[in-house]
Amino acid sequence: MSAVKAAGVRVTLDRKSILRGVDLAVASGSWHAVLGPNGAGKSTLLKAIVGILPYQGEIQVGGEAVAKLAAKARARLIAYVPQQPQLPADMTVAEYVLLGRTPHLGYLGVESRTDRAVADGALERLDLAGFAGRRLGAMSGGERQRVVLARALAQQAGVLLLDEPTTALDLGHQQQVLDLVDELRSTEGLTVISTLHDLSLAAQYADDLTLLVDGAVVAHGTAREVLTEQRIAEHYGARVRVFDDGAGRPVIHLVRDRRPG
Ligand SMILES: Nc1ncnc2c1ncn2[C@@H]1O[C@H](COP(=O)(O)OP(=O)(O)OP(=O)(O)O)[C@@H](O)[C@H]1O
Repeated sequence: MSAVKAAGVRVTLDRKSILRGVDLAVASGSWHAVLGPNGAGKSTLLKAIVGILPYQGEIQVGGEAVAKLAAKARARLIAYVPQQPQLPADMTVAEYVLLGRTPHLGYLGVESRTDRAVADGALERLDLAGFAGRRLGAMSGGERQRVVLARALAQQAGVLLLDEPTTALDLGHQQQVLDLVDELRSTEGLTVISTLHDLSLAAQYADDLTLLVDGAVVAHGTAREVLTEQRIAEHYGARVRVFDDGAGRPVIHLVRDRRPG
């Protein structure tokens, strides 16, 4: 079953056509990477799926049309980590992560012991327990990125949308965050859709990939099918070599221009 399904999705911003009829089918419990050069429309697609941008066409999450869901119901289904989250500098890490529980709160809006335990668990899973009382304004870029992910995990939604989740992270934390998401995918059936500029990382973690160029899908399939030297040269204008990692997944290397002069 598809946890997320998009058909003929069109988004127009400022009278410019940004998404031009995008189709996407993401199987429940799978990891889907949305790739493409700068400005291709990747973030726009995630924003349409999470319901914060108006679109034409169909988007269903868990069999429900997102456009028809109230914000709270939507937030119980989909958690979203934006590329550049705006964080209130004066809020503590613990307070911010607890906000992930908002869609689960009852009429009075008071967090229960369970809500606090879930938020604490998310902090721990992202190595942030020691930062609980720290103000967000005093965190490094990578720490803030992990805090935003912790808030999304605290939301306990079945679908997780990640817009460039590793940009500010060092190598160890990139691996830690992606491994954690992958573990949640396999143990708790989480469905993941992420944009990733690092094509080798996308190839390592994603089951399926969609290559978006100028608001339209130009390829989709497994990493081996999508990430060919020719296609990367054509759509990214990049000289690359594609190797096999020994386990059937491509590794993409940029190749320096060695022409004299
Ligand atoms: N509010 C807006 N009004 C007009 N154009 C917009 C608006 N928001 C985004 N765009 C344009 O839509 C296009 C797609 O933007 P989007 O952020 O979805 O691309 P992206 O593939 O995520 O890019 P990147 O890899 O650089 O993050 C870009 O050309 C961008 O300039």
